[in-house]
Amino acid sequence: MNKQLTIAMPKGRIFTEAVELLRNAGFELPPEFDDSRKLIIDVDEEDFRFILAKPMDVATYVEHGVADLGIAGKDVLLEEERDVYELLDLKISSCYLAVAGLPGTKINDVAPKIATKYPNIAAAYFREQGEQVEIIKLNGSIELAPMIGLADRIVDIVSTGRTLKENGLVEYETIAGVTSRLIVNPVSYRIKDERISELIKRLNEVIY
Ligand SMILES: Nc1ncnc2c1ncn2[C@@H]1O[C@H](COP(=O)(O)OP(=O)(O)OP(=O)(O)O)[C@@H](O)[C@H]1O
Ligand SMILES: O=P(O)(O)OC[C@H]1O[C@H](OP(=O)(O)OP(=O)(O)O)[C@H](O)[C@@H]1O
Repeated sequence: MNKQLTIAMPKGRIFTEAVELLRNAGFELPPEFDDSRKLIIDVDEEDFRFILAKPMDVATYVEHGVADLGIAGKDVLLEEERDVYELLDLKISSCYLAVAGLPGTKINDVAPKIATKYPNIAAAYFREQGEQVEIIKLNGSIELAPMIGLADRIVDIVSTGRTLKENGLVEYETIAGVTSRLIVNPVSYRIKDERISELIKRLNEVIY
């Protein structure tokens, strides 16, 4: 039986930290990981195949079983609710989800508008607060929305707080902390359990 492990890696922000973590855990990842446009990288010595995906898509590859494992931000997992198991908090790429807006403004009483890249998280959050809102889905530069009158509030990631500050916005509420997680396809978890347990063990030794 083929016991190669396919791991979906998020391109972008998380990638460098994830590669560093795997190397710290003793996995020999070649220089291609530092500078390449390849989307599939095989590491034969470790019997790993890495696929490089958009962060929002990682859990999709894992749910469909074309990747056994993946590394995904908790924000993506909350938003997408894919049928995958979360195995480990890797404690990398730490940030949080928050509600923000222009300072000193009250949220509109009637169907306030919330701009976000995370429509499901935002809808669930305001539902729990008992507030009826209109969600406006954007794909980036979310902070623009309250500045130009598209929305009353935004739901977005905050890391250093610099983007909010430089655009004159303030944070109103924190929704959830976010770090990257190791996720697994439920079937892979059963049939490749030995290799996956070994990976978890080695990662656990270098997570802090
Ligand atoms: N300051 C931050 N802004 C956004 N995401 C962050 C930040 N810090 C850590 N993260 C984590 O990184 C992930 C996003 O990574 P990245 O910004 O590379 O992708 P993306 O914004 O989804 O991609 P793109 O902008 O190309 O659509 C998030 O899912 C989150 O878990
Ligand atoms: O608190 P900070 O350290 O400033 O980080 C938060 C910002 O970073 C992200 O945007 P990104 O850079 O991914 O650009 P985007 O607007 O295109 O999503 C996020 O959406 C915030 O705008």
